[in-house]
Amino acid sequence: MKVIETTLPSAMVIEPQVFGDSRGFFYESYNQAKFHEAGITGALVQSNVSRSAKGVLRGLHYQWPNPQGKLVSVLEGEVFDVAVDIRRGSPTFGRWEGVVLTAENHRHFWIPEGFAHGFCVLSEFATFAYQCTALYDPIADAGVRWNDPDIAVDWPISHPLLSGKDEKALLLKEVPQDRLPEYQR
Ligand SMILES: Cc1cn([C@H]2C[C@H](O)[C@@H](COP(=O)(O)OP(=O)(O)O[C@H]3O[C@H](C)C(=O)[C@H](O)[C@H]3O)O2)c(=O)[nH]c1=O
Repeated sequence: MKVIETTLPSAMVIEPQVFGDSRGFFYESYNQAKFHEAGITGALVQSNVSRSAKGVLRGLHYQWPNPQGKLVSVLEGEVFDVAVDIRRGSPTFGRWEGVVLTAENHRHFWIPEGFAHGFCVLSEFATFAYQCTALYDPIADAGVRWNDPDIAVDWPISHPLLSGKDEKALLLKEVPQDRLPEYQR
């Protein structure tokens, strides 16, 4: 597998080794030893799948406390996937990185604990599959506004279909400090 650094030091793109043959293809979507070697050491304890239509945007979500690291990928379609560093005290606080994930490129994006995460769907439908390093905790579940001007994600869509929760998400500057993840040096 190939690990690609991004402008956010701990957020990485992983390109698995794909074994193609006359039947189709095979790849390891996760291998603890190889991921530990790449510095991704959190144990994956929950797997999620969501399917969304074109124009849907889910995000920007995070959990605090009980932050979740997320290994995300697409099994059908194409999404623009975004990680935002919202760890208070981080040298890259408020900075974002975006990656196009498709069922064809098999790319995975590692969203570190303490980052907000979201994606928008570019294909007719997208099946989004991901694994997390902490269990879902509805009390810790939180979000920041997808189009926060201080973050200024360059989304490739302008009028997304959002959940009611996401429509009402706070701006990063409105989130109380104790509701933001801490930066661990
Ligand atoms: C995340 C989650 C949700 N739920 C329940 C709660 C709601 O009744 C329903 C839909 O939840 P929500 O609208 O928060 O789903 P998404 O908008 O896809 O949220 C996810 O989208 C972005 C992209 C993320 O990174 C997070 O994993 C997660 O926040 O599933 C669960 O039962 N377990 C879970 O782990």
